[in-house]
Amino acid sequence: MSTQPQAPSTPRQPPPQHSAIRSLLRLWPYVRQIRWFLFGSTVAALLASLSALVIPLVLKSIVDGPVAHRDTAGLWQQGVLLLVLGLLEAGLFGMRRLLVARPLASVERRMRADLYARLQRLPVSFHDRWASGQLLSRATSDMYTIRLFLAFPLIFLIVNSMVFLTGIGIMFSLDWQLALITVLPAVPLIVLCSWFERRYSAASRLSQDQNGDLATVLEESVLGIRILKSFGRHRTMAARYRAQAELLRETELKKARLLADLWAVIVGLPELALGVSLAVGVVQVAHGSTTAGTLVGFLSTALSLRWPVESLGWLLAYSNEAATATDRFFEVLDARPADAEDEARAASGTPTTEAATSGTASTEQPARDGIRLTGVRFRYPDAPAGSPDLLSGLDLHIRSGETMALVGLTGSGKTTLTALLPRLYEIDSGRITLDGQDIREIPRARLRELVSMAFEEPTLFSASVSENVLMGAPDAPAEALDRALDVAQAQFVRTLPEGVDTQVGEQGLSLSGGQRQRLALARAVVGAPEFLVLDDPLSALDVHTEALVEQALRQVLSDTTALVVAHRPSTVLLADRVALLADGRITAVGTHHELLESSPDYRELMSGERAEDGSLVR
Ligand SMILES: Nc1ncnc2c1ncn2[C@@H]1O[C@H](COP(=O)(O)OP(=O)(O)OP(=O)(O)O)[C@@H](O)[C@H]1O
Repeated sequence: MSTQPQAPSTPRQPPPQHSAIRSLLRLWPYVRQIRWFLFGSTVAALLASLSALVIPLVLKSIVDGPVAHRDTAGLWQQGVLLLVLGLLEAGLFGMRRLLVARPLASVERRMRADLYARLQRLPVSFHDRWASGQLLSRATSDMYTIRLFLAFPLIFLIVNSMVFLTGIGIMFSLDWQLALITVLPAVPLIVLCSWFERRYSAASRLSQDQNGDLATVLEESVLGIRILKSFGRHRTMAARYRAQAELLRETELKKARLLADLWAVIVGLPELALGVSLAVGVVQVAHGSTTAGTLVGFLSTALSLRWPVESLGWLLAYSNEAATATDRFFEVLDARPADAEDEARAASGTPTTEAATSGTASTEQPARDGIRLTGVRFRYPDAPAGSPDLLSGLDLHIRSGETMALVGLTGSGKTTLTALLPRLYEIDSGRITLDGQDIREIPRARLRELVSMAFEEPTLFSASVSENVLMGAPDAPAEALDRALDVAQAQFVRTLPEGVDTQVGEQGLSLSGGQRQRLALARAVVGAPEFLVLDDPLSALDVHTEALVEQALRQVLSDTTALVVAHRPSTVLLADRVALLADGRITAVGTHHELLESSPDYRELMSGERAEDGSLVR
């Protein structure tokens, strides 16, 4: 383990060049379905706010009317009117919330479902590049931010602007000179808000990305807790977490400072203007150019506009965060899914260019040709520039019904090669056929039914044993499950508290490595696949269990065409023939005994002798 764990490698997106409004407009397809609820909620909030604005006018008429004329009956009437207005305001605000709560929850659910569905469709190369915490934070905190924006800031940006304009109109109608003094600060405020928006969106993007990084560190530490503890690295990891949290803290403080600056001006300037208009108003009343009631009405109106103005900073800040969350959501949704090409091709009815021009059309191949790789080239998209291709023109033919073992030095590309068959990665050039049919012409879902895999790292999901195994063939009958468990020597599941219905913990942590490997093997064979790919399937088994699994596997392998990555002679012996992978090509093919005789590289590999630099002794 390196002394300093690596930072998550998720590509950082440059700050968006477009405005927050453009980002938020992309939510329209989701918002469209609930637009009438949002409209109703906005109208309710607007009516509530406007009824609050009427209160100062009632106050004015109380001061100029019943109070000035000592009219007690009139005072009661106006008092009741004030009470009704207050109740109306409270009732309408309550209704506003009720109207949007359920529809917004369904918007959030749909967005989350779309994000999840897209993550499932995105190619493995996408997941290689993106740290899991980044995806996790998009599916959780970003969704929450967007929902909250739709519930509150969106509605109140509209409502408060309208209330503000109406209030200004009322103030002008009461006393245009005082109104002019009060609205004068609006000019510098508009300039400040646009400056703020730019700064705040950059900070908000950074903070949301840093949140994702933090989630990644947390997730890795939880999943790798055993390794961290056993190597005594929990302090290093804690230090890394603290460093990451510190970065986030600094960004959050920067955001808070920006917001505080904006707030100080947003609150300070109008207060100043209000003070000036109060002084001018008092002088006007003294000179008799306006009534005391008008001044009270004017000041009450101005004061009731404090919330719409003061909330502006908060609403703008939250809208910016929602715009960033929307950008982050669509970064995933805009990524090209692995099967997009298939769909386009299916729609146009044309095969791939390369398959169409390769000269060997699928129908010309013999019907049961097994697995054939021809001139396959592949390199990982993020391989260092100038490094040779991992697979450089590889040819291999596994006959129908044959089991081929694949051997090679560690890092030679064996696992990579197995991942090419079900198209977890796309080859750069060349061709792979299954019984003569180019794998690019087989719909992905069908291809993955045809090719079943057991990976070197046997991942299990938080589900029952049977659900985990039947993932390989959801419609398989109960006998198939029993047979698969027998083949994989996984009879231990029957002794679990609830047999095959026992829930295995997150990633199957409650099971031993060998037990997990046996369940992963059962998953691969349960559907009696036509093509089976096993990546070192027996590596975690004890010698006794390995012998038993081998015995049962022989039976399964006899009915299928299989590629088995092997590190040990015992696994190699399961195969009819062996292929040696070196320098990006298959350099030798034959039976175990033939290769032992004819290939010095193979002999060295099987005996475990290597040169000091790790290469084979030639
Ligand atoms: N997702 C990836 N992105 C970039 N490079 C990768 C990726 N996965 C593997 N590699 C690199 O490709 C090379 C081949 O890896 P691969 O896992 O296929 O080897 P292998 O022969 O199966 O090794 P082993 O016997 O140790 O399992 C290695 O150098 C590895 O670092």
